[in-house]
Amino acid sequence: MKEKNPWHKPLTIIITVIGVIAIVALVTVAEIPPPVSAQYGIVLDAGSSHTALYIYKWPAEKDNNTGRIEQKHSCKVKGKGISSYAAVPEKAGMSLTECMQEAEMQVPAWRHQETPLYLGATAGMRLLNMENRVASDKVFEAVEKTLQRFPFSYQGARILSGQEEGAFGWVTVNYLDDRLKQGLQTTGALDLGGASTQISFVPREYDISESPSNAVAFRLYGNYYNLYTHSFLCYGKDQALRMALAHQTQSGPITISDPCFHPDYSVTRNYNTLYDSPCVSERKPKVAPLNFIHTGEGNFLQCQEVIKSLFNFKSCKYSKCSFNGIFQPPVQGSFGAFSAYYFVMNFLNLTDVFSALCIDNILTFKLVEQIKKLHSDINEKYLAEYCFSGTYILTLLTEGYNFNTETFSKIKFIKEVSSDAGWTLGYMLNLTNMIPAETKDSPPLPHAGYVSIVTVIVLLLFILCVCRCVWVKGHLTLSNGP
Ligand SMILES: O=P(O)(O)OP(=O)(O)OP(=O)(O)OC[C@H]1O[C@@H](n2cnc3c(O)ncnc32)[C@H](O)[C@@H]1O
Ligand SMILES: [Ca+2]
Repeated sequence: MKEKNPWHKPLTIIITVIGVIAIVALVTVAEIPPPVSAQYGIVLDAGSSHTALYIYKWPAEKDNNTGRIEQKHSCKVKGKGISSYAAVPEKAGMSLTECMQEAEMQVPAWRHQETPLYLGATAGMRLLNMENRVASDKVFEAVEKTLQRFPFSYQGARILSGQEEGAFGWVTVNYLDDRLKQGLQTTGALDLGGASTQISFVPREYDISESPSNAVAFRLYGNYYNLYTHSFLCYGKDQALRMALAHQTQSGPITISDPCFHPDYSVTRNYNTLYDSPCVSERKPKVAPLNFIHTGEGNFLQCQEVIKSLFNFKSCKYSKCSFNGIFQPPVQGSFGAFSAYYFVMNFLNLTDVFSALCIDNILTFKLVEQIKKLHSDINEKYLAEYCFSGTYILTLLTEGYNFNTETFSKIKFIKEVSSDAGWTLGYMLNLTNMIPAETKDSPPLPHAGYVSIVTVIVLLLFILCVCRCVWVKGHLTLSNGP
């Protein structure tokens, strides 16, 4: 008699049910995006006037080529830039603590150890390093000590060269605009800091051999870029003001009447403090009182004359120069102008239109007291200096870099393009090799493709199980046969 296998029916049912559940589950999962865990990077921008911390975030699973980086958080360090602590270096380190603690909270704890942390210092530390190497080293020691106390992957603190600062600012602006990956025409970058200013763009025709020190070659996403970049040390907004004041105090007067300041402006300034910078120290008057009174006059054209005297337009050994004998090809294409370019032009409402008449009207140098009442929320020092800064920016752009009415209209004054404009993002992209030189030919297997392959495998296994059951049944029938 044929013996019935008691396990046969339930087993088939169980395998069928599991198979169906597996297929349904996999098809459902295909609709839900996979869980994406994030990766983080931290960059501290130790500028001449202040330090800022930026936290960047990008999807960890995605390929470098496709993962988009966003600015997750920024923190403005209280107080001045690290170079201002030359006499008390330990305070430079301490000043960073609060923002670093904020970073600890912002980055998930389980990601701390693999989060790279960089500090880049710019023109303030460049000047301190020139003036007093020992003091500059001590500031870095103090800063390192603080940064190493935090659980991140500390990658070092260093001074960026002017060329790096300009080039990374250009990378940031073009990365944020998505111009690099798409191989679009690039945008130039104009950065006006407190102690230096940078201009970077891809010229129409560029003979690099004319001035190799101004050339930076990039290969990004399969495209070649020959970038022109230059950083003018001492031509940031604060050092330019120092130079303008030095120009007007050569004879060591007790009072100066400054055309770049409002008619009712009056501040006592100290000669030693004014000349305490390598940008002006050589010009310190031999005989001068301790202080001088800085008063205003409010005259746009005369102010422009004072500012023009800060540039040397005479000597140029190249085919074309901007100023101070520095090679510069003609400006070309659109530009993004950020940092103080934005702060000042935004305040003066000059971000959209440009005409000499307009500038003259806006910078009619009202009484500073009236302006303070109108803008009680804005730092008084900034308010008093906007007229100087506005005139300086327009002179630098038109006389210095040779922007004309047509090319000037292609300058966009920007604070941010999804993330803040500045060199920090470009710096991190470079150090983490986030922008590949080549575009990837074959994209990674998409999630849906992965699910389909697994589904096919599960189906095959299921069919195999069924076949095996049929075979077992046949075998049993045969062995129990007559
Ligand atoms: O690049 P370096 O030269 O090292 O300097 P920095 O990085 O410290 O310079 P910033 O771009 O932060 O600022 C540029 C200048 O703009 C000033 N500034 C900042 N906020 C401002 C505002 O709202 N209005 C006017 N000026 C401002 C600041 O004091 C500097 O003099
Ligand atoms: Ca800066």
